[in-house]
Amino acid sequence: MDGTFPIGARAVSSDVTFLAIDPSTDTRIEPAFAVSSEADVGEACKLADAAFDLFRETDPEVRAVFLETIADEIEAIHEPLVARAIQESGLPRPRLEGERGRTTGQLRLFAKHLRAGTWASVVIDEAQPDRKPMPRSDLRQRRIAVGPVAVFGASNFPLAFSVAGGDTASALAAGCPVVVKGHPAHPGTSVMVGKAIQAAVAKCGLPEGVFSLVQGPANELGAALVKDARIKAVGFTGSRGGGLALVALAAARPEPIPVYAEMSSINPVILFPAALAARGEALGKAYVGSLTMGSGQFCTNPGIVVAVDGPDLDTFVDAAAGALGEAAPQVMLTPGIHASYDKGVAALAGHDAVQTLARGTEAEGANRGRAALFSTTGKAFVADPALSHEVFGAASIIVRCTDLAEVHSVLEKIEGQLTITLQIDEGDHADAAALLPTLERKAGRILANGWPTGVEVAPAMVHGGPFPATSDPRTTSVGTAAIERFLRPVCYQDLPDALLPKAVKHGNPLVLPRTEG
Ligand SMILES: NC(=O)C1=CN([C@@H]2O[C@H](COP(=O)(O)OP(=O)(O)OC[C@H]3O[C@@H](n4cnc5c(N)ncnc54)[C@H](OP(=O)(O)O)[C@@H]3O)[C@@H](O)[C@H]2O)C=CC1
Ligand SMILES: O=C(O)CCC(=O)C(=O)O
Repeated sequence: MDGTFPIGARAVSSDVTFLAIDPSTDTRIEPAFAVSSEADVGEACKLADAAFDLFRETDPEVRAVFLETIADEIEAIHEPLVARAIQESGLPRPRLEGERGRTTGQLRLFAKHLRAGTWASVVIDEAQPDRKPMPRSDLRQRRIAVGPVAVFGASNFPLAFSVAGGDTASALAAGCPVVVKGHPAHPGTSVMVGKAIQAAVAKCGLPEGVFSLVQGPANELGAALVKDARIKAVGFTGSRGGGLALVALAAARPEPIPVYAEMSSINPVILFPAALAARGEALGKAYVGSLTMGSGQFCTNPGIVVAVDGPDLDTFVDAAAGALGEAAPQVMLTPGIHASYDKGVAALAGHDAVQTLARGTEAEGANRGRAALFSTTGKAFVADPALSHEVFGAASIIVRCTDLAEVHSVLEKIEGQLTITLQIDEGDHADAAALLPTLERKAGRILANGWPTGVEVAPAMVHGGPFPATSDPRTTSVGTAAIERFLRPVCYQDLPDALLPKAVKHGNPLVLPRTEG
């Protein structure tokens, strides 16, 4: 691997370089990667803009084959890619092998979605020349790509939410050229995937500006990308501060653009009385499994459990505390993320209204995250918003409530969420039904008798939710519906067939599904 990054068809180098850090040893690792300049950002955006009209009008089949070619190119570098991602993220091999599969599976799912054609939302209202009192025009609607898209790679998913992750796959599927700002925690992984996409662009004979990657350790680079007038939408997964900074930059542009930022979520788990009575111990153990997986570095991590206090909750708490007390420390993604985890845990441990129930085993080695389990009361939780802030990592707080009415008050108090999980048995259905309208207002995904981590990439998935889970609650960043973020409707009124795009021509040459008005 060399240290260049792909801009269009070129491999760009620079005298200014940076090194990745292996978080497991806190040591810098070779090779040195070129730091992209603001001029590189400008060049990437210029090429993306030049590619746009041609790329967006490619037949869906051409883009489907392109996405499949990217998947093939990534599979061809599977072993070195996974090895490098392990080094740069500290994540274990099985997790990264799975993530590689999820990444290529996601690309292929979008290819299938393109072939199905529903994404184009073609609606035809045939002319009614004899309508009284006024004739109706011929109206034809389809959706087109919004323009070049900026994608920010996430630190916690070096493959599935990064260079060829869900944001990139959905934007390319829509027909938007993509400029990725790689996460500085995994530059080697980003460059390897970036070059795989570059190779796929060439193999498919597409314009070079369809894809570029810029990267470097300073956030001015990302800011320059969002401010570039040729960028028309942004996809982001990361911190609340980072996401909000990008939203502010995009809103301050002469031409404001949408930012689809997936940010902070504490993913409440509600234990209902009958379920708690029937299987409190098993639930306690399973909860710790979900909480500590991947050192808790998921935005879907169960950061809060809410239940009515009593002996059944004690059984759950004892089982959870016992399991968590045996949880081995795991390497966290970056020294910064580890430091902010420790700070968040220390703040909870030092809070007057919070009791520390258990800590994972002692951490040895660099950047090891020690799991942490806390409890508080419903009253204290409602009184102090600080108790509901996300601590990114394997830390969670159990909120003991006096009754179901207090459970409801706690849920009313929480901010928007990616997920809310219900642990319910049949005897809980009436109580759960009473809560459902609140839960729908608060979350993008409501699940029963499972755990929120591990998002299925599927057409019905919603990985989104009200602020601060995301900056736009109307969409999802996972699943085929993610393509809708990067499309907009255009209506053609009375255009002669010769001028109509293929998607809405009278003969329907692309064989797209149509709604007839
Ligand atoms: N909820 C979630 O899904 C996740 C939450 N996090 C949270 O984020 C914290 C930090 O992790 P990290 O992944 O680095 O997330 P950040 O939000 O800090 O960074 C993500 C990306 O956005 C860029 N960025 C951040 N702020 C700005 C800005 N003001 N202007 C322009 N670009 C910006 C970063 O660039 P640069 O690094 O160059 O600044 C990076 O490429 C974690 O401790 C955790 O709390 C992290 C991952 C996922
Ligand atoms: O749980 C998952 O699979 C996805 C989590 C996620 O989107 C994230 O952590 O950013």
